[in-house]
Amino acid sequence: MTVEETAEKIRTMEIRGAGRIARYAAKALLDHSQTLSGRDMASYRKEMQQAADLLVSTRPTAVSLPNAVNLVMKSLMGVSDIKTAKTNLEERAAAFVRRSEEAVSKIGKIGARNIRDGDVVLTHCNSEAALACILEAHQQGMDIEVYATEVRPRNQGHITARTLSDAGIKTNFIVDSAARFFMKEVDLCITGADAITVNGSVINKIGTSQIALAAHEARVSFLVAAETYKFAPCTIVGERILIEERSPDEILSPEMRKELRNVTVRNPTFDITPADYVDLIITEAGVFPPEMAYTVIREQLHWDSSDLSSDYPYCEEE
Ligand SMILES: O=P(O)(O)OC[C@H]1O[C@H](OP(=O)(O)O)[C@H](O)[C@@H]1O
Repeated sequence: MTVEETAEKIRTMEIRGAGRIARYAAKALLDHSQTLSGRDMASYRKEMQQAADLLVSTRPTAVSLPNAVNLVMKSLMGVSDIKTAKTNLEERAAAFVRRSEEAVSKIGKIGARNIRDGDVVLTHCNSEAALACILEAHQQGMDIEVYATEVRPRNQGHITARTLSDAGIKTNFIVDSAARFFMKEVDLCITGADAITVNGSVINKIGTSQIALAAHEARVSFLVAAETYKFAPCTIVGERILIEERSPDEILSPEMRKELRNVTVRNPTFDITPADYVDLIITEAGVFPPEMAYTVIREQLHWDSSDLSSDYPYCEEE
């Protein structure tokens, strides 16, 4: 798959999920590097930068995407020999993909320790990391039951329901607005994350913050399962995470919108759950309270302020 094809699939959400987007972007850079002739360092660097820019422009919120691209592209810093540059970049990209897959499985093992036999778990959207915890608990023989939301407008909940059903897990499929109604039957909520800011706020699929609020009200634990590269270094210096707003066509057909002349359809894809409503963040490096986001960014992402002056931004300004 070319960089352009990967970018288009990420844009249209054929490739989706913050972790998968990051892995596909790293793989696209690796493949792109292999197609380049390797004779001229300046044009290699330029072509790779264009590919990186294209990939990052596809979706603005999941910080895993710029974090992955930045990690791969940083391998070119200070390198003038093209053979070394290509080897470094391709090795880094492959290592990122490998580590990302390992991270999901580690999160599953750590997350399962937070689930007890007999628990009823609510999850929202379709998160590999959140599902890894639930599937691992089930594989360990725990008797668990899941509430999975529909996830309007893109229905990612269908994928979640299928995965859970195929695994043999008793699952209740509910519309998003039924989450509070059923919260009294739930022992804990687990969702994924598209970005986590320095103050521990979690940006995830639209509707997540309402579920967290309902969980807080009902004294139900709210856990977030996320690889460390979902933390957003740029938020240390005050940048904000841009919340993607997708086409109104995802909600109402153009014909219907034509009829509703005075109606504007709003379609934010993500919302922000404040740290106050998050009990724990489960990462591959262990479990952290949201208040430790700064430490995770400094120690796990090895961020330092010089990264801000590099060619590549970690995320965009709002
Ligand atoms: O990385 P993993 O845990 O798979 O998913 C994390 C999050 O990415 C998804 O975004 P979208 O469906 O691409 O908009 C959902 O918001 C999901 O919770």
